[in-house]
Amino acid sequence: MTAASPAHPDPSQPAPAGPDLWPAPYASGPVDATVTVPGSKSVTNRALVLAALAAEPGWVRRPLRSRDTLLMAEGLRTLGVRIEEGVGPDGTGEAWRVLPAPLRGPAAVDVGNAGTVMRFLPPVAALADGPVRFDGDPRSHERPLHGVIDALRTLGARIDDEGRGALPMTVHGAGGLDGGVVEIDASSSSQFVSALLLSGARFNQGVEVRHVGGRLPSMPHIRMTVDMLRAVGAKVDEPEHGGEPDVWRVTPSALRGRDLVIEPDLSNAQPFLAAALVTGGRVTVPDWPARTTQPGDELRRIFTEMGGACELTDAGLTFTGTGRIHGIDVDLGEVGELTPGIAAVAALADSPSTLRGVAHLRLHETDRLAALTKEINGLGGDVTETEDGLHIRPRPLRGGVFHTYHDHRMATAGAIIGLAVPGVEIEDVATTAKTLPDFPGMWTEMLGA
Ligand SMILES: O=C(O)C1=C[C@@H](OP(=O)(O)O)[C@@H](O)[C@H](O)C1
Ligand SMILES: C=C(OP(=O)(O)O)C(=O)O
Repeated sequence: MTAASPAHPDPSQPAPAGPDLWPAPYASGPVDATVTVPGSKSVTNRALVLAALAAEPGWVRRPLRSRDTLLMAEGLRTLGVRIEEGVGPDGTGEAWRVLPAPLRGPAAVDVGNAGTVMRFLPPVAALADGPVRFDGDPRSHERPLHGVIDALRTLGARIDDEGRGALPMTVHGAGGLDGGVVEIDASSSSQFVSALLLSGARFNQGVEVRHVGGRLPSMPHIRMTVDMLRAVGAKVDEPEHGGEPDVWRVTPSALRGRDLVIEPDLSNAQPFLAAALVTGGRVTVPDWPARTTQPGDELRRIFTEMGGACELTDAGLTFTGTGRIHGIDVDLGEVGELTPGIAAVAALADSPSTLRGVAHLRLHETDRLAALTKEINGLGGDVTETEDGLHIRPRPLRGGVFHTYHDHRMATAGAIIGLAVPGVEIEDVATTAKTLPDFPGMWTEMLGA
């Protein structure tokens, strides 16, 4: 946390400017770069949980090492799991060796502001043999957790949250969990479903999760959970392969220890692809997977519609901008985490955009709809919040401070705008370390500075 940042990020309040300002580089010409993007946060944190719950040791290769994944690794270590630094089984590439062990309490887990840690670890803690205390950044107290807390209680866990339905809380692990059928409303976060499925094979009766409620966001992330569970040997029934709509079932079983290779984080590739679009340049991201459940893969379609062109070859994904950016009318409910970067590009387009289906972003790292509206308008833009998204009418922007509210994707959104608008300063750019260890360095290198 920096002196410039309020303890409770609230974009509805004026954010004081402070000394921690990063001058976002202005692009004097088209970028032409190859950018190697570190591993996916979502895949790394699922791989860690599944490896920790396995019946035998496993490997997580090319893991992302950022705040969210280091918090996940540390949380699992606190519960007794050994995670060692090492090279992979083939002798190349950095890897984590994960040695599962009986899960133990008492323990204390710091979730930071990581949705994956605050949602995926409480079901693991229910399997520990003692109390596990969960706490994190001030914002973690405001992010929804009721789906996980209520579900775990239904499945047999004892949780002390002093009636908050949120952090901080203590999960009183009893060495195992009955499991069974549970109904949850996961319309505020798909991570509720993923959390219960990831640990479900270790519950005595497995788990059947039934979503009841409004639209479930971020379906690709649930597919990612199902795919990765299957990769470690779990049996999963799900709606997309003949199952009942909104119902997922994981059969109780031992999980295998695998050699899991982490794909690049395609959502973190977003600002770099956006740089090609905004500057009329070209960016190649190596190792772009031919098939993936990551929502960032949708950028190929979305940024193409906004004016670029892309080609997937052995070298990776090459995205080329034309110098012209078009507005877009798009439902981002499945790929909500791409919204800040798309909003930034849309603010520089030649026609208005409507981004829909993302009301749940109000409960992300910060209220992203309010934050984007306030900060883009602070640079002279014309953004209005709708019930479930943003309406963006491009206007000539001017330089100024772009506040980030402890949100990595606000910082990268500001950097995108800074490519085209001289004098943009990003407050607390270090917040990008949540999912990218060195965003400013990568950005500067891309620009050849
Ligand atoms: O399961 C995951 O890894 C994620 C699911 C999504 O969460 P929500 O469904 O809460 O939006 C996404 O926004 C988040 O960045 C990562
Ligand atoms: C919503 C996000 O993160 P989290 O995993 O903390 O929910 C995100 O990375 O955009």
